[in-house]
Formats: sequence, structure tokens, C-alpha cells
Amino acid sequence: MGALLVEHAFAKINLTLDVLGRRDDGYHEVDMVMQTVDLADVLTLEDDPGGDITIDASVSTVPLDERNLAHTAARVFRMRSGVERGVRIHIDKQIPVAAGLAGGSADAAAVLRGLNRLWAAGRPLAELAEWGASVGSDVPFCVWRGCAVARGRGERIEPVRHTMNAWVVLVRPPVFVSTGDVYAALTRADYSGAPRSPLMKAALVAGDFEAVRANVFNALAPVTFRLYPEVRRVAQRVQQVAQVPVYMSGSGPTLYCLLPTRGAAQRVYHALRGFMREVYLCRFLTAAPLPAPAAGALP
Ligand SMILES: C[C@](O)(CO)[C@H](O)COP(=O)(O)OP(=O)(O)OC[C@H]1O[C@@H](n2ccc(N)nc2=O)[C@H](O)[C@@H]1O
Ligand SMILES: Nc1ncnc2c1ncn2[C@@H]1O[C@H](COP(=O)(O)OP(=O)(O)OP(=O)(O)O)[C@@H](O)[C@H]1O
Repeated sequence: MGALLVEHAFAKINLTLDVLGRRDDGYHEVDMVMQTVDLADVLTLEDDPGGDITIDASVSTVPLDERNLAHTAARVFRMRSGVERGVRIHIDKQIPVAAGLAGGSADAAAVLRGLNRLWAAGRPLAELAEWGASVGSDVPFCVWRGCAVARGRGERIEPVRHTMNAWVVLVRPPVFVSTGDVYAALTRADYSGAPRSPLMKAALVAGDFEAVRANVFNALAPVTFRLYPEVRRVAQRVQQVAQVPVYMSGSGPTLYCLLPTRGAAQRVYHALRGFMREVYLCRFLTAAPLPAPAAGALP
């Protein structure tokens, strides 16, 4: 067995998401506050010096070939770093797939960080984040993690340093949402004149939970609700049961509630579990997450 290491791939939620306009390259200019939460896929990377890139996963809902974003990231890493080795990637999938939580992007970012350690390439995170932009718009943020304002098409990252400990209850409605279709259905009326990120940033830095909740915004939510009315119905039901505001992450369909304490979050979690199958309880990850275990050869 070759050298082996474990890397966690954390999900994100969007606290704000303003779309400022459409660009000539077909992408949209966005301004969004992204927050890492402690719901994670666990990736195991095993060096395979003479081999290729191979993937296996704990679920059958993700592709295992070159369409997997972890595979793309490994190819990008090999090309950019010049390291010509193979790797066996195992993905223990905990983040719901195609949910608006950047599960695939988090896996891609974990592969970039993990291969950097496994193959002792010594590249700074900034460089890995730049490489990640060629894999997907959410990948640079997922390389950095924590909290940040993401601009451009999502790849320009400005860290937000705060220590707020909010709890998050995630609900994934059983609806398949295509990110591309949601962006394509945006109209001028959905664009924002000015982004909300400065207000959200100030609320987070001040540790003002109510101000955070008051400034959550997602320009894609009305679009997803228009395209997939079932998501709106679930949001209304969640709001009735939880008795707190309900928001949507990314292009959806995952909905979330923010709670100030573990106790309040547990009450909402248990109430929602009564009628929804996919409910998750997690919290903000503000500091750099788990220390990376050293790569080592197993007997
Ligand atoms: C919705 C978010 O998850 C919010 O964080 C991201 O903006 C989407 O990030 P992502 O899934 O990594 O997106 P990509 O894989 O780069 O793009 C998927 C599709 O979404 C559209 N797209 C994406 C990002 C962006 N700023 N403008 C876009 O119009 C494009 O049509 C693109 O073909
Ligand atoms: N490692 C992976 N994990 C999850 N999905 C993947 C992966 N690789 C490729 N995919 C494909 O990417 C699509 C989007 O999955 P993902 O879980 O990344 O969506 P998402 O959470 O909506 O992402 P985002 O929030 O960045 O838009 C799925 O249809 C899936 O088949």
C-alpha cells in the first residue's frame, strides 16, 4: 500500500448571494458571503506511483469517472505541478449531492490540498485556489474555507475574520436542481443594485446574530422557487414548523435555518425530522478546521 492521507471536504452555505449582472463569458458577476459548516465528506488519498487517477465512493449518486470533480482536480494538480503519479481517491460522501452546498467543489478542493501534502508539492493555498478556479466557481473558496466574500464568478476571495458560533439546520427537499438552469433563468429584475456583503460582514465581525439573520439574502432563491415550486412549498412548511426564518443556499434546493444556540437548533432539527427525510444539524466553522494528519506509509 502506498502513502495515504485523509482530507476533510467541508460544505458551505451562502449567507448572501447578489448577482450584479451577466458577463460576456456566459457566467454571472456575483458578490456573496460564503460560510463553511462542519458537515464534511471524508476523502482518503492513496499514492499510486505507477498508476492513474481512480475514484470510488460510498454512494452511487456521484460519477466515478473523469466527470467527478475530484478526478478533475487531480488532473489539474498533476498538470499544474508537473508531478506524474497516480492516486486512488475514496470519497466517503456525507454532503448531499447537487444540493447547493458545494459538495463536489469541496471534494475538488480537498483533493488539491491533499495531493499538495501527499506529493509534498509545497504549493501555497493561494496557488491551489487559483488552480481550483478552472475546476469550478466554488472551488477557490472551498480551498480556503472559513468565511469569505467571493466576487467575480466566485473565484475572487476576500477572507472575513469573525468568531460567531451560529448553528445551522439544513433541509434538503427531494428535488434535483441544476445550477446552470437557475443562472440561465435569471432576469434583469433579479439583479442587485448594490451587494449586501458589507452589511453581512459587519454583522459577523460584530458578533451580532440578529443582524446576521436580518441580512441573509439570496438572489437565486426566487428563481429556484419559480423553476421548482416544490422547493417553495417545502420552504413554507419548514417555516411553519420551525417558527424561524428559512433561507436557501446557493442555487438550492437546500434550505437552512440559523439558530443562536445548540439547544434551539436541536429543537428545530427534531421538529423537522418529523416530516423531512434529509435534515442535518451543523455549525459555522470559523477557524482553520481539523489539523492535517501527516502523510505516512502504512504497513
Ligand atoms: C450557486 C453557487 O454555488 C453559489 O456559491 C455558485 O455560484 C455556483 O458554483 P459552481 O457550482 O461551482 O458553478 P460552476 O460549476 O462554475 O458553473 C455551473 C454553471 O452555473 C453558471 N454560473 C456559475 C457561476 C457564476 N458566477 N455564474 C454562472 O452563470 C454557469 O452557467 C455555469 O455553467
Ligand atoms: N465529488 C462529487 N460530489 C458530488 N457531486 C459531484 C461530484 N463530482 C461530480 N459531481 C456532479 O456534480 C453535480 C453537482 O453536485 P454538487 O454536490 O457539487 O452540487 P452543489 O452542491 O449544488 O454545488 P454548488 O453549490 O457548487 O453549485 C452532481 O450532479 C454530480 O453528479
